Amino acid sequence: SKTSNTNLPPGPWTLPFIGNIHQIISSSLPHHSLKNLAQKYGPLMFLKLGEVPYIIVSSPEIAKDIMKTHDLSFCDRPNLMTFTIFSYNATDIIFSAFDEHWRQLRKMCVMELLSVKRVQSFRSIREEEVLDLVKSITASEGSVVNLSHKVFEMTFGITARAAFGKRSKHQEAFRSALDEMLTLMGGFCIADLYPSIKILQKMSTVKKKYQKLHNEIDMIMQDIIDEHQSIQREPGRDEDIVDALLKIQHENEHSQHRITDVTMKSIILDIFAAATDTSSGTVLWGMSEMVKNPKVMEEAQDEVRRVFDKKGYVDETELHKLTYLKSVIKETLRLHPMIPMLLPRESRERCKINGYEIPAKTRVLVNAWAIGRDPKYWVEAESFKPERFVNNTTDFKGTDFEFIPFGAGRRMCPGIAFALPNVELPLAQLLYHFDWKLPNDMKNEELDMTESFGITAERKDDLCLIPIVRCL
Ligand code: HEM
Repeated sequence: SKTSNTNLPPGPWTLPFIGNIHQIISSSLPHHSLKNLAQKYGPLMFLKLGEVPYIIVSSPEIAKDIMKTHDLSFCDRPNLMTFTIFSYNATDIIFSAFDEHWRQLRKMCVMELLSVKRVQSFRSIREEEVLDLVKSITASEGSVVNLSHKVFEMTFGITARAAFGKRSKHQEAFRSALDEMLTLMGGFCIADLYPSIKILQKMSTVKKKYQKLHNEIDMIMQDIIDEHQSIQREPGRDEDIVDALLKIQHENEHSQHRITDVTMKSIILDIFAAATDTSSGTVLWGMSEMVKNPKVMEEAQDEVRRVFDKKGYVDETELHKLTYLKSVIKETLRLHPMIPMLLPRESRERCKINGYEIPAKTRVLVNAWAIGRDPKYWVEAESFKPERFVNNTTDFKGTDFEFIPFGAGRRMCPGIAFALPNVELPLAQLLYHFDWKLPNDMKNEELDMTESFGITAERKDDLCLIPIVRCL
């Protein structure tokens, strides 16, 4: 059937009951299928997934319309079952509706928890954790190393120490519960596509499973908060994120926007969910692309070694001199934006975009992955060419809509300052200390670059490489 409102954006015919679900999860990943559909129906496309209306945005111009010109009309998040359970009923930042509560939390995040000053205070944590990574790879010199496992462990270690101050006794349990949570959040939940069928939400056994997992995560975080409250911080130890949250809680005890323990836990969980897979995934895609493109690897290694050879080791003081590596990271984020369709938004009111009518409560997906590969904007769009960013001001700060790996507008990622050193420092170290070979005499061009299915587009297969330690 075709819907009766004829002024909706164009889109494929919908089937009864399922709408267009079959077209986006048929043979390839949703962001790939949607890119192909957009080539036929245009950069603003209307679909129905189950009974829910969606618009899919696939060009910089329409992305700008949605996330800049009409940002206020599109800055809500939809109320999705999985997300709601894990976000303490959407009282966090990521999944909260656009309201005063979100505004207060976002301000606290930007000004306090993820500020440049705070990120700098975690420098020694990053340097230690990345050094541990280097040591553990060195110990496996000449044999195959599962870099995916090691890099994830490192990123998780940095986040856990920044959030909790030290390695917690719950670290392993927390890590595996979080892993499971992220996997569950990446799937399609049938109840979210048929919101009118209330019984789907009530009787769902999946819901019970989600709640059980959430309770486990909740208990661990509560224990960590209680421990912070009962033990005084040793003098000289930098404030971690739980300390900072407790301080804000104390200072705002009588304010209308009091921070409860639930709010604290929702923010901590957001930071873990948003920071770990995204940063480690970017490091791994960067390494994969460099292995596939040995000339790029060589140039990046030359630069890191030139800058740090005098010192004999890599630290954060001179990372700003690695201009080519910064271009490598940008190019990685262009081809592999870790959240390929950003996070879903929802229209708060009826709105006109590009002459088409968008009803209130329409869900919005911005295909940042397709936009980053649009040949109209990028020469040799499918090739990995960091040079395109050398002496070029195009950036991911949310103003160049052809390059939006962190989104744009009011809901743009507030964690860029936290993320960048977690990507730059490990890459610099991996390039400085090691040369890299593929196992089983595999040729560089044979490295499989297939992505996994989920909110984040990680490598489907783990990245396994052989490190050769560089003699200094
Ligand atoms: C390479 C690393 C990262 C990438 C690619 C990334 C990307 C994104 C994207 C695409 C969004 C959605 C933007 C939108 O809807 O327009 C987002 C939101 C968010 N990110 Fe990140 N992110 C990264 C790292 C981080 C880190 C390290 C943190 C925190 C420590 C963080 C915290 C958040 C939060 C709290 C939101 C929700 C913002 C809101 O809804 O108001 N992110 N991120």
